[in-house]
Amino acid sequence: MPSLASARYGKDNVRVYKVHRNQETGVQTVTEMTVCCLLEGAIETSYTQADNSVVVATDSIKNTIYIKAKEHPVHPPELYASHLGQHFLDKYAHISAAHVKVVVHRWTRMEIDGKPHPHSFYRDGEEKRTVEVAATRDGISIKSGINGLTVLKSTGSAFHGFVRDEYTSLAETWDRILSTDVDATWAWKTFPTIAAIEEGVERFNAAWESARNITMKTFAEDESASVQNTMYKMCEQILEVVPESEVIGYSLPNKHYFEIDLSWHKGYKNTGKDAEVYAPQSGPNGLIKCEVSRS
Ligand SMILES: O=c1[nH]c(=O)c2[nH]c(=O)[nH]c2[nH]1
Repeated sequence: MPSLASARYGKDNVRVYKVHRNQETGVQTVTEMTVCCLLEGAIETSYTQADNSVVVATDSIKNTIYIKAKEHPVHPPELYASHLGQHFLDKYAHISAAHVKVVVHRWTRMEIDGKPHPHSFYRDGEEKRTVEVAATRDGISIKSGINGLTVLKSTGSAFHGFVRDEYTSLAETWDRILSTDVDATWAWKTFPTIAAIEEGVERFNAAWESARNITMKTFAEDESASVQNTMYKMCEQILEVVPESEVIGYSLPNKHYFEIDLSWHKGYKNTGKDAEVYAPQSGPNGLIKCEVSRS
């Protein structure tokens, strides 16, 4: 006899833009985000018995995403996502969890003639600020993150001492290019209520800035022995400077740049210490992941 093992539903890819107009200064501030909101609860009969009386339509969920963006600040995204998730618990007794994911797209203020422009912005990269909220009747859990921050260092990275056997063709290296697309997350201790999130809400921006700075400074300055070791050093530091974080996670592709032997052409030296022209690889790539928590 089959039974519904798990179920959630809602609206995905809801694009939202909000502007704040400072009437005194004339300065406008914009936020653009993509939202996913999925509900869980006593909704089994909608799947098993065609009972739509338990279904809050995904169209209504989409409307709620817009309405909550009107009613509440959308920045920091942790606060907006929590208000949105909590709404479904407060409004519908049969809903037990709301899973909200917010991806914030970059609109960086233009500097024109050395001055910040009051209402013009540009996309300075595909890096995203991300938030995943699970609002339940036991509290609100939040995982914040950075995604798609592409970085490269042209030296200061080695990889040697790894397993060598009949499957190994990779040469050891003491100097290589290191490049990755940073996917970093930091999970907060569970917040009991929205009030606990609102109290000291600046913690979220401070943590994002710290995580971003630590990621880039460690990437740049570490004499990297491996992706594994460098990412662990990032995790350690974020745990230290964000006291309310519980688990730090990284998922880093190792985007390979291969040397090209050009000796066949006029005897050009282009390998080892003479390497200048490389072939960036689209794939396959290494993929290195870890999560680090407090012991
Ligand atoms: O930093 C690295 N870690 C690995 O596990 C690995 N494996 C590999 O082929 N190159 C690398 N580089």
